[in-house]
Amino acid sequence: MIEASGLTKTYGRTTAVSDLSFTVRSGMVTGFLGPNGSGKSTTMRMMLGLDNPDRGRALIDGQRYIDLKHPLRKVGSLLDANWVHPNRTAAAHLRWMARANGISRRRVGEVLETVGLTAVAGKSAGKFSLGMKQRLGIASALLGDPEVLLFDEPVNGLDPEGIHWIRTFMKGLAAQGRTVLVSSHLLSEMALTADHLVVIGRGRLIADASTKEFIARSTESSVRVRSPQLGRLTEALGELSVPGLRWGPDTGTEGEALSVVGLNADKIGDLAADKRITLHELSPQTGSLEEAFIQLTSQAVEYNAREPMPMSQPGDTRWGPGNPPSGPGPLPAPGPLPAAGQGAPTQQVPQGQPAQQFPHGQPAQQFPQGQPAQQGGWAGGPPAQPYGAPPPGDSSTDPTTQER
Ligand SMILES: Nc1ncnc2c1ncn2[C@@H]1O[C@H](COP(=O)(O)OP(=O)(O)OP(=O)(O)O)[C@@H](O)[C@H]1O
Repeated sequence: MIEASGLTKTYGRTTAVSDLSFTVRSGMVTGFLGPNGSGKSTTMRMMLGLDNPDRGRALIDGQRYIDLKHPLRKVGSLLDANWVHPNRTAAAHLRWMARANGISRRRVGEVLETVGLTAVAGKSAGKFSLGMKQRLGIASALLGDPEVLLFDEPVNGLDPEGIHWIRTFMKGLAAQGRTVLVSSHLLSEMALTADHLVVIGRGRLIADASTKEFIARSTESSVRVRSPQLGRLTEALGELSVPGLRWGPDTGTEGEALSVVGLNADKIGDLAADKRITLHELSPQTGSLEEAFIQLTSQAVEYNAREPMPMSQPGDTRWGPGNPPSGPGPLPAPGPLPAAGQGAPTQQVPQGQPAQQFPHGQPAQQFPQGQPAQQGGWAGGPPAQPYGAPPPGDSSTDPTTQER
């Protein structure tokens, strides 16, 4: 379990993390989400003792990282897959880490096997693709067979197969009872991977909830209805006096369909049966994590642009009568549905970004190679100093020493 309480970190005039408290539980994957620059990496670095909080603390099973006797056996991390010496082979890199942390050499073969790198164990990591480097970083994180795992953007830049592999892998780790915290910009991916979400914006906590709850709480569910008699259906809907009932064209469907909010599928079906209206589809729709995320973090996105105004306006009579400008009326489209009682959404989205992916303005490598180890952190966990390194002069602790 990881417990962050009141974590605060400023860099000069920038408050990267502000009074942040949350708990990461074992046995599940917790997604760590936030717009660019919201403080995810800073938080993870503080958890790993790579940055000191100005205030507050992060405890791993009740202890600060720097107080852990065998940190790599308790916590494994992947902060940047590129933190591996390019001239070292995968096996040599892992052997070096194992030795520096008092872990048996036998474990190197095991973790290489686990991540599927046995066949390329003797190849220089510098020749690895990004996906292979991510696997090597994960192997490093697993070296000490830790209960707690932290992954910062592990799927960034991976192809669909690599993404699928990491998703399955993380779920597997959580199923073994481990604590898994993973940050990502790929919201659709997080919706599939994470059981629980911690969402931050401008360094502050925005949400700490199960993924299901987060989506349900932040988006509105609707019902998609297809019918050859939509005009009659909207007339029938217009005759109801149900608070919050709204409808409009369903833009996500080919052909004519209606999106209804404020009346569940059963009731719509009953209404249609009552009026002898034929239905071809009646399907409840829930919001996406992306919608929920935008809804909640729009104020916290530093770089954003307004979306074009919604197309559909009150008074839209595309579906015939039953759509008066006031009272029950059409839904705005496209885009997330507004909260009940609100008008058209003026939600903000980051400029020029693909829908499901938030911008990753931060350079891939936040700490240039060559930075002192205790400030940067190598892939998979801290290097020799100050985490129980072998005696000085031992060439196996020197990352620049090539070993094949
Ligand atoms: N070493 C540092 N020196 C100065 N400012 C920093 C440093 N590290 C982070 N920051 C600033 O702190 C804020 C939070 O950065 P951080 O990298 O933690 O955010 P993030 O959520 O991980 O962002 P991204 O998703 O883009 O990686 C940003 O404004 C960033 O510029």
